[in-house]
Formats: sequence, C-alpha cells, structure tokens
Amino acid sequence: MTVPLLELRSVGKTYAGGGLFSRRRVAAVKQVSFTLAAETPEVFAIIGESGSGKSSLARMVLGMSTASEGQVLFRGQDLAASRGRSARLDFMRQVQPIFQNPFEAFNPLTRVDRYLYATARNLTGAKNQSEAEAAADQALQQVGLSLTELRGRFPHELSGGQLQRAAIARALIPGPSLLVADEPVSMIDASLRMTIVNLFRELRDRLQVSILYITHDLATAYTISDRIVIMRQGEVVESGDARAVLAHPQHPYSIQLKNSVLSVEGAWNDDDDALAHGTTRSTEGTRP
Ligand SMILES: Nc1ncnc2c1ncn2[C@@H]1O[C@H](COP(=O)(O)OP(=O)(O)OP(=O)(O)O)[C@@H](O)[C@H]1O
Repeated sequence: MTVPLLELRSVGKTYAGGGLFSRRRVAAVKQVSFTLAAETPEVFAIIGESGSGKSSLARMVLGMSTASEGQVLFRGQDLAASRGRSARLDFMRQVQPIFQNPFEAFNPLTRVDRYLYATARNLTGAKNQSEAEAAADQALQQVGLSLTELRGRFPHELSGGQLQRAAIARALIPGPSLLVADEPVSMIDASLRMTIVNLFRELRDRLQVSILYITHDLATAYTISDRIVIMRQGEVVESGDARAVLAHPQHPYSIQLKNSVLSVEGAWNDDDDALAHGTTRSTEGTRP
C-alpha cells in the first residue's frame, strides 16, 4: 500500500480551561483515527454539533495546533516533527484551508485579487505580475469566476458566495492535494450553499484534490461526501461510507442527526408539492 495522504492515529487534544490557576482540562478531541488514501481523492466529512471538537481537529490537520496525544501524519510525515520555513511552505502548497467566514478571511481594505497574486508569488514561484495574474485567473476559472470579474474589487463589493468562491480559488492556486474546509458554507446565503458544496465534488473529480469537509450540517455532508465521521463530545461515534452510515445509523446521536435531515427534506418536499399545486406556504427560513 502506498503512503496515505493523511493519517490520524489516536489523536487527542486537551486544553487547559477555566483560567490561569485552574486545573480544569477540556478534552476537545479524544482518540480520533482515520486515513485518507493518496491515490483516491474523496470528500471526507467530519460532522458534529457545536463543541464536538471539529475545529480543534481541523487546526491540527492544518498544522495550526499540535496534538496532545497521538500523531497527525501527512504523506507519512508527522506534523509535530516538521520544522523550518521550507517544510512549512511545502506543506502549505499541499494542504490549504478554507474558513467559515469569507468576510473575515479577507481584509476589507485589501482588494481581493491581491490575495490571489500573493499566494501565487509565495507558493507557486510566480516571478512577475503577469505570471501571478495568469495563476489567479486559472484558479478563478475553476470555481466559475474570472479575473476580469474580480480585478480591483474589495470584499464588500462581492456577494458572500462570490467571496467564498474567491477564497476557494486562492486555496487552489498552489495545486494542493488536500483542502480543509471548516464550515465553509454556514455563513453563506442558504440558496447558494448547495452550489458551493457541489463545487467540492467537481473539484475532487477535476483536480484530484481531497476535501476534508467539516460541518454541523448533515444534509450537505450526506449529499456530497464519500465517507463521513460523526463526532460527539470529542469522540468518533460512527464512521464509514456516507450512504451506509445514514441508511443504518447505529449510534443514538447519528439517528437523531438523520431524523433532523429527514424532517428538513420533508419540509422541502412539502414546498415542492405546494409549488406543483400552484399554492404557497409560509416556510421561508426553514431551509438549512
Ligand atoms: N483554545 C481553547 N482553549 C480552551 N478550550 C477550547 C479551545 N478551543 C476549543 N475549546 C473547547 O474545546 C471543545 C471543542 O471545541 P471546537 O471548537 O473544536 O468544537 P467545534 O465542534 O468546532 O464547535 P463549533 O462548531 O462551535 O466551532 C469545546 O468545549 C471548546 O470550548
């Protein structure tokens, strides 16, 4: 077997909590293990309610925080043992983050295209402005935008959906093999969420990039993921093929999540019925 793209071995994260002199510890992540193969790109979802440890896990995979226990290995290299600027840059070329709120990810006073040029210069070795622009335009085309549309525009001049696409384009510039997307659509207008999450599947197929999709939203995870992990209070309570897990959820929390999806889908179907019959019902705001 080839070396996995990403491997978590019994990973734990414990924070000191309750102030300077408190001995209280918060075990945010406990004994989490999973592997993403290098040869088969996939959308791998980590699902859980608020406080279940998803973001703590994402930060460890991104090398932004170190595991308290266990190991996070990227292409066989333990992230805790990786040191130095050149190793860091090499890692950033291969693993890129997409954050929850694109309006926080971009400085409101900086034109959005500048971020793309900077990434091209720092991570792809673009030698001049025209090479940086070519890299930016190529990445923007992958997400259904273009440099012509974006050039010179500030974050507030774009919609949340456009800005998140620009953030995804920025992440694609170095040609990564893994995107870590932490709640990437929770701040996006509900009507645009599916188009953004569907984009992840397209990118998986077109660019052979794996996506770690971190979310509390079972409905989008179910739609786009190949495999899922369901977390509760820092622990994995269920994992496997997305359809198999949701067809026969075993853990009470997974059953609860599944039922919440079914009730949302029910509301959608009712809407469809109402439209088909030319009637309307006041369910605005009930969609995820
Ligand atoms: N820096 C920190 N110091 C202390 N406790 C923390 C820290 N970061 C997270 N925690 C705690 O760890 C637990 C898991 O938090 P985490 O943010 O990883 O969960 P989450 O599933 O991503 O939640 P959310 O969706 O609300 O962001 C929570 O109890 C949280 O309060």
